[in-house]
Amino acid sequence: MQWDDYDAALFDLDGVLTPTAEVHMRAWSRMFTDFLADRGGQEPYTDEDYFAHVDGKPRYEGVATFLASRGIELPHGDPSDSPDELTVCGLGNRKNALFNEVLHTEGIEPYAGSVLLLDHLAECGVQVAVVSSSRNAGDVLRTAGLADRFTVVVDGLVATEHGLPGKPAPDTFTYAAGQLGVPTSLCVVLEDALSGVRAGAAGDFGLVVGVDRGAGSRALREAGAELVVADLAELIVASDPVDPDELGGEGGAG
Ligand SMILES: O=P(O)(O)OC[C@H]1O[C@@H](O)[C@H](O)[C@@H](O)[C@@H]1O
Repeated sequence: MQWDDYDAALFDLDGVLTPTAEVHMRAWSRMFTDFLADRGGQEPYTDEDYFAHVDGKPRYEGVATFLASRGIELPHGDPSDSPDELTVCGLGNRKNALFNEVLHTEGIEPYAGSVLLLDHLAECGVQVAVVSSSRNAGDVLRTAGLADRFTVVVDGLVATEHGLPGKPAPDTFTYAAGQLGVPTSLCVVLEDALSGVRAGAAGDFGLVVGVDRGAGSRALREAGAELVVADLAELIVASDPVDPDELGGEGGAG
């Protein structure tokens, strides 16, 4: 793709820069599998549940959306609830303890192709920001050694602080563009989650790129991705060495 047309890239984190979508996915699966088994009378939790209801959304919205899909009603509770409490927030915090256990015992490396793209954008002078629903984004960026690359990080904590609705609303991406001082039309949104792609498509962004880490190319396109890649290194294209102006106005591919 031609980065000359854009001034900024707005990256989702989990599943786009780092393989932490898998860590989230496993933690959600352990928590919901145990919760449903204790409750009884429910089909087991599956990866399809994750992609359809949880992926990319703020923590407690993911819990609430999944429970609603199963017709289960629980009190919302409060973010300060202990992981033992049978509330939406308690279940979210139960999963968060599992996520942090894996993050801190196993660590995390960024995707190599994503680091190559970040290097390329730095060379091209394209600004970058992270836009993540996660309240753990700062920790993940530090653990992956990426924190120094971003001055603008709009995560779940920033969204709460500024009252920004989470993905699939476009507001967190729009806010990041504003923080960079770049019009949204000159920003590229890069997302692996259907909720995140929908957030990009709902805003006035220059381009929405879907990164297929399991959601599926077709589903990402249906959610609004204009381009789908399997790895961010695919977005590094050597500049055309021929300046169309030098061809006398007749020879450019257009
Ligand atoms: O619970 P956290 O760390 O605030 O994360 C919320 C969500 O953050 C998103 O980035 C992940 O795709 C989701 O899987 C996760 O549930």
